[in-house]
Amino acid sequence: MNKLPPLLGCIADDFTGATDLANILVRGGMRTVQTIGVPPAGLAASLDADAIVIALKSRTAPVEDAVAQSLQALRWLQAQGCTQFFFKYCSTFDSTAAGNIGPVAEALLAALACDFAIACPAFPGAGRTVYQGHLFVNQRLLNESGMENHPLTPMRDPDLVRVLQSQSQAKVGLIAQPAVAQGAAGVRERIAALRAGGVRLAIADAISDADLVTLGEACADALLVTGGSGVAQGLPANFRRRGQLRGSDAAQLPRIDGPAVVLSGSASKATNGQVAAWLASGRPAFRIDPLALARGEDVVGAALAMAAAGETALVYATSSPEEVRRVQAELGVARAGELIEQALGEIAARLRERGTRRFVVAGGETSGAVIQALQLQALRIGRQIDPGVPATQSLGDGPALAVVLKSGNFGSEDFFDKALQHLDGAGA
Ligand SMILES: Nc1ncnc2c1ncn2[C@@H]1O[C@H](COP(=O)(O)OP(=O)(O)O)[C@@H](O)[C@H]1O
Ligand SMILES: O=C(O)[C@@H](O)C(=O)COP(=O)(O)O
Repeated sequence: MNKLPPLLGCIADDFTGATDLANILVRGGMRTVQTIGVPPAGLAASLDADAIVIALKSRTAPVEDAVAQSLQALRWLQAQGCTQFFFKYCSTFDSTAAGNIGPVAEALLAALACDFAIACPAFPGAGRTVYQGHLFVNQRLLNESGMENHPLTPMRDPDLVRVLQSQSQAKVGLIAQPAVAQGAAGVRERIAALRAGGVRLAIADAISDADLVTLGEACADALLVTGGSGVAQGLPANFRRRGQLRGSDAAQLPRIDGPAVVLSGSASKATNGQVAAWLASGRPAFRIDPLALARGEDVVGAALAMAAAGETALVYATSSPEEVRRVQAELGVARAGELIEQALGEIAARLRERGTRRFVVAGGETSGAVIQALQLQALRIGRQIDPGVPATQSLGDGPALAVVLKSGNFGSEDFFDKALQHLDGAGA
């Protein structure tokens, strides 16, 4: 079959968030490729997909950088022929006080000569719902969910209309639940009224997947949609209704054989549980000691000796919050993170040289560091392993790798084993 231009062009503000979005699109039947930054010219021709997700690292970048990166991504996606665009941010609306959600959304609207976009981070499957413009994480308001203590993007106001307005020049409004409950026509009517009143961005309520599907349907003709991965659930059906999807199994990936490794640099609660489960099973594991790294000891060499020994090993820096605080107090937050990320990246690159072909990685920043160390340019997205986490396969130069990128708080307790078994399965 001849290669057709992609339909949906997505810009994600971090790596694991991009994978989460891509997973939703694949589940909706869109063949999806995630690129690591804006792809180099040579790669574009080989990307055959219904949706392309460009993974940026712009969530906490200075506003001007985030806007410039996002506009560059938009121009590239436009050049590929995409007809609709999606700006993906976190389901907990993670943003610095100055931005970047408002400024990037406004810059994309301006570049598309478009005057309106919805903003909906809801992802009920992961416990994130929006009601009367207020974001809940499980049963708690955003500002009482733990997100108020996030080291980089503390979220201290659950009223997203107010949060987005504080970051935006444009007028921000609300598409509240009663309009969403009336279906796509009700939402479109509300959007028309908001536009007539000069509103350019509107937080949309959604407390169920059905609400997200309604919003997706209402946005069938919108040039720009913004939100978490959840709201993308409603988009593939629009392309299917128009007969634009080719119907083959979007999640099909060839199986990749070869040694595997699990690398964990996430210190989130879910990852701590997953590491504990692996250790309890008595499987090989090597703990990265950040203080030993800071002393210049050959931690990487010792980790490689274990990870390349045969049986699949876990290499982890994951620790309890108290231990992380102790290390950060000694080394500083940034230096501790950099030392660990650099070590895990180097371990990944050296293991690949020794034949490792399957990588399971835990942590958003950690995934960024590992993908960059492996110099991967793009990933084709396969089947979901757990909500928000699909199997992927590297595209581009060098031997293909099977890669799983897990956001810190995603995945069941036995996730590492589950991911490895998934990669073992035929057509993972
Ligand atoms: N034991 C530790 N001490 C200090 N920092 C740590 C430790 N373990 C992990 N980190 C750092 O914490 C950060 C975790 O971020 P990330 O990889 O994005 O995970 P998550 O997705 O859970 O937020 C990384 O920069 C990592 O290097
Ligand atoms: O929307 C979400 O929750 C995720 O896709 C996401 O962006 C998570 O970010 P990290 O926790 O930094 O991986």
